[in-house]
Amino acid sequence: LHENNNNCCSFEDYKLTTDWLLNRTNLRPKVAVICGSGLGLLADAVSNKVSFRYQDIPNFPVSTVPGHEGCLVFGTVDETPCVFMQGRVHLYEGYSLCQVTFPIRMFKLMGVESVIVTNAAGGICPDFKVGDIMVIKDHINLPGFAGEHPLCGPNDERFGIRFPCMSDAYSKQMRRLAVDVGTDLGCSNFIREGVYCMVSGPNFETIAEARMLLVLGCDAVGMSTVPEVTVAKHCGLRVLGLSLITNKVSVDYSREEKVNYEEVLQISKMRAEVLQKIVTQLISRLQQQSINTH
Ligand SMILES: O=P(O)(O)O[C@H]1O[C@H](CO)[C@@H](O)[C@H]1O
Ligand code: HPA
Repeated sequence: LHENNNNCCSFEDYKLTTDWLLNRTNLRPKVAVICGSGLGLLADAVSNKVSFRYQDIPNFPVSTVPGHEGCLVFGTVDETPCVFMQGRVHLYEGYSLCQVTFPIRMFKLMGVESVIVTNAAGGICPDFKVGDIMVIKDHINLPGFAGEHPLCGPNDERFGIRFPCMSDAYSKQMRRLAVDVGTDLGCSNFIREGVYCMVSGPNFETIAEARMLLVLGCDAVGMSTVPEVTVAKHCGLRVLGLSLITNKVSVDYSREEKVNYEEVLQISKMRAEVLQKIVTQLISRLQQQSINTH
């Protein structure tokens, strides 16, 4: 798992980790949630908690940045069995995209059906404010344009097809549900929809880069999510993406403010509680919808 290429994980690696975990909990999660920077609190809403530290799970990549606790939490949200990742790993930490997306295929093998991916992101869209929550409707895989793509390399048909469709990566039904839940919780004035762009990081954008992203049609920018969503869509998982806008990305040379990670974490912590309410409500309603449709 330590080679830096996109095929460093075999089917057997995913299977071994899945079995290791399933042998240690009776829970069989249907929903997986990935908590972005400073958003680990999302997992605090679960009952009947069973937690594992990433470093104790075989093959599991270990988070190295603050704001990513590195704990895998199994539990129930209003009867729905769930698994929460308190923290993720990123390309800029030196992990391959195979390692970055390792948990997604493991979730698939566990029987997870839906993934809720969250992140902290910079706002590119001039209308966005710090603290807004953006329901991701689409993404731009900028590293993918340069060949840094989690599906490069031999395709394992047990997970999905060689040329997956990505125009519907973010489930329309889940997006609608997220907006409805946000509205019902009184958050409609800061719920947005938009396009997320992944950059590799770790530096924040230059002003020229930010201007380019604006022209390209990006509403928010971050250093994660896209590889996870791509691999999730490839293996047939239903995906919802939520970006918390933690800072405005400057497209103006006269602006003096400078973004820093402390500010990102501060805003995440400030908004984590409301995001937690949205995510838990969403999971409950997903469950109701699936009961009603079966
Ligand atoms: O996307 P998450 O993991 O929330 O983290 C975001 O916050 C960090 C930078 O502020 C980057 O890692 C960026 O991707
Ligand atoms: O402005 C940003 N750029 C990239 N990633 C980020 N994550 C939080 N804010 C940002």
